[in-house]
Amino acid sequence: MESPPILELERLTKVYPGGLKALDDVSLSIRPGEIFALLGPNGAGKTTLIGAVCGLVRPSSGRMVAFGHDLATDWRKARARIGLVPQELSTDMFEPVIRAVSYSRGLFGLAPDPARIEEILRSLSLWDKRDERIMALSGGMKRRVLIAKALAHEPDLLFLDEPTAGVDVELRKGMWAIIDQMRARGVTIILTTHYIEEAELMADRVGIINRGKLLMVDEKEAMMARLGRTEAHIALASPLAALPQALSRFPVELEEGGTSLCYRGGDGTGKGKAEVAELTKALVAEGIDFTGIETRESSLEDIFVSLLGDGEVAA
Ligand SMILES: Nc1ncnc2c1ncn2[C@@H]1O[C@H](COP(=O)(O)OP(=O)(O)OP(=O)(O)O)[C@@H](O)[C@H]1O
Repeated sequence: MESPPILELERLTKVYPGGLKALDDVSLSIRPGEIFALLGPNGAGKTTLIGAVCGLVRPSSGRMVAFGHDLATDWRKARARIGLVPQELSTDMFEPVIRAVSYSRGLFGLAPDPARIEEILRSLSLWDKRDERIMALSGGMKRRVLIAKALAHEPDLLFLDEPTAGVDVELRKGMWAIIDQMRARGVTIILTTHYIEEAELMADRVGIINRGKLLMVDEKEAMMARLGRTEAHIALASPLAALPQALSRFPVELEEGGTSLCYRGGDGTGKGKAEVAELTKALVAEGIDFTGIETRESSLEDIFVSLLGDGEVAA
């Protein structure tokens, strides 16, 4: 049997004063241990959703249940198990790293545990910086401090609000490794991102949000198979003047002056690769020689762009 969800949102709506609907009837169940990526352009409502669960934004309507506790009436027990890594550090700038991180643990009523704090700081390569004031750290190190603070109270559910926005490639990879470590510890993670690559790499499931509406939620692989397509370019040894009859059952076209056979198919079936294999057999049977095949599965990015329409996607 499937374990009960860790977090359940039912028809969550948030209308800001002024009338902007930042969340529009959002329902979502988060499973224990998963990494869920909430993908959406600027202003989609991602931060508002996190804020609602973390008690920073008051929903206009709807219900939120975390760890079996209704957050409207019984938030204290649930919130102690929820961590948040916000986009930016707002306090503690004058504090030394180790004090800020230890303080976060205390905020949640946990007994001091210097060994655990040391472990967290070491795992984030912050141990050598432990006595430095946060304001003196680089942007990337400040982000690590945010993560250390969130980990210090050992949350079971962790929100990461755009963990790698504006950080360099190196640090982004470091963040991904840290997220992997947290997953291995059994922490359930909800991350928001503009970076499709990040969702593609990290997430088990992906939710696509735009203008406050959750447009789609699915297993990442299933989403890619269901909405994806395969494209294959087969380089021919000698150019063809026309498409042979035997290939007419395949979705193929001749391109580049007859030197390249292009397959575009498998839409929504996930069977494109198998069909490309069939196509190569048909080429061999027809005595058509080829020198190379390049295939490409459409990515989450293609899906995202086609769902949202051009011009609305933040890179
Ligand atoms: N306190 C507020 N008062 C009024 N409108 C707000 C408030 N906070 C956010 N909004 C609006 O609600 C919408 C959703 O914002 P939100 O920050 O949740 O989006 P986001 O998906 O997190 O965007 P980003 O990727 O830019 O962080 C935006 O149009 C934003 O301008």
